[in-house]
Amino acid sequence: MERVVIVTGANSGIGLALCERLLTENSQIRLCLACRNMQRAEAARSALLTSHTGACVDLLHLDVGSVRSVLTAAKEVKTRYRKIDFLYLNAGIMPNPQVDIRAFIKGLFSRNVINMFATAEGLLTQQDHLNSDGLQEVFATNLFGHFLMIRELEPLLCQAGHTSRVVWTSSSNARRSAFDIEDMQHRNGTEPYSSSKYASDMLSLALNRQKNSQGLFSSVICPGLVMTNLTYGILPSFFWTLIMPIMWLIRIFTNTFTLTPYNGAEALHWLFLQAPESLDPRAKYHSLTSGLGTNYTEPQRMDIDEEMSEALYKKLLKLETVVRRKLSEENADNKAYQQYLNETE
Ligand SMILES: NC(=O)C1=CN([C@@H]2O[C@H](COP(=O)(O)OP(=O)(O)OC[C@H]3O[C@@H](n4cnc5c(N)ncnc54)[C@H](OP(=O)(O)O)[C@@H]3O)[C@@H](O)[C@H]2O)C=CC1
Ligand SMILES: CC(C)=CCC[C@@H](C)[C@H]1CC[C@H]2C3=C(CC[C@]12C)[C@@]1(C)CCC(=O)C[C@@H]1CC3
Repeated sequence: MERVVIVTGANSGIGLALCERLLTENSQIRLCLACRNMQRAEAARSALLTSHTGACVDLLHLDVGSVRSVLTAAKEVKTRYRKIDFLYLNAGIMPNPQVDIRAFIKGLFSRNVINMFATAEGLLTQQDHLNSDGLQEVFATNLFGHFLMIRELEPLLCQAGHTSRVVWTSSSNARRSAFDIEDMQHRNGTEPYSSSKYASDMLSLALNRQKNSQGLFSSVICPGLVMTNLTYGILPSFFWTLIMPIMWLIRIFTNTFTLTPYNGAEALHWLFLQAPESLDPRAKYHSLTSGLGTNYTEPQRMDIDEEMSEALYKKLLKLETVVRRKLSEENADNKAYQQYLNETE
């Protein structure tokens, strides 16, 4: 039977590589590329269809950082499909990244050097801002928009006699110390990316606790360090090309330098092949590439506590209520205004 697979942020990088791999290695898939830029989405679809003639590839407009767009997209999904087998929550941003060069040089001569290359701990900060919904943009894109999408699609994801999967593209940069439950949007810090990824790890655990009994299973992956638009925003692409031989060398010591989107998508594809009951809800599944270039997936236990993950889930539900109320007030205002215009004409 045909499996419905939705991938957010599917027009480039790891998301596009996952689509390519899914179509190459599995038949009977209906792929839906959920993207904010339809021109780029169309280009990705054409590229996929060139190498997989006859494949079923749909497009869906989704700006996961916008509440209105998420609700409209979810409505569209509900009219198109009767069930969802896989929802890959892959879209993500890291705006205005800054590398702390001093910390990098210091780290090079410390015992922590391998961990620094694997997780970027202490190296990266970002500048975030409020979006038009009044939410912090990184939180809204990397976490809340995806949460809202799951909530809206629950009728398709939680069906009797059917298992559905959601898979979060998290990061080795997810760190407990960057997250504060009293400031879940990370309004006051300089590591919104790390905070949002840690929040996705916790949310995945909470989703498993809340929804496994209804047939919904959630997993978290880390793609490793991959050369994509996201990393080209940290350092320019010519610089990455220049240091590529050093990166291959580093790969001998840390298998987290997956480097290509194909390698980075390893754990995402591996999860597609696993039975959900065999997976550990507290594990992050890492895409890894050995010094000789072999890809494999390995689980690592996440540093999360149940209580905080439950508190986060509750806070997200509360925020959802607030956001929905605000939206319906705006809609009512627009309607009243429209009526006023019609009457005065
Ligand atoms: N590259 C790396 O080393 C690592 C990446 N990751 C994670 O992997 C995921 C994929 O990133 P990667 O492939 O590297 O980078 P890319 O920038 O290539 O891909 C990100 C994708 O997300 C999309 N996107 C961003 N914002 C939105 C939005 N508001 N609505 C819909 N789509 C959106 C982008 O679309 P558009 O083209 O329109 O910008 C793009 O398709 C991210 O979640 C990232 O955090 C995790 C660890 C390491
Ligand atoms: C010689 C060399 C490789 C220099 C690059 C130094 C840093 C710019 C990188 C070292 C570790 C990298 C890293 C990321 C970005 C680039 C580094 C900081 C990520 C934060 C990218 C996005 C993620 O989600 C996780 C990555 C961890 C490692």
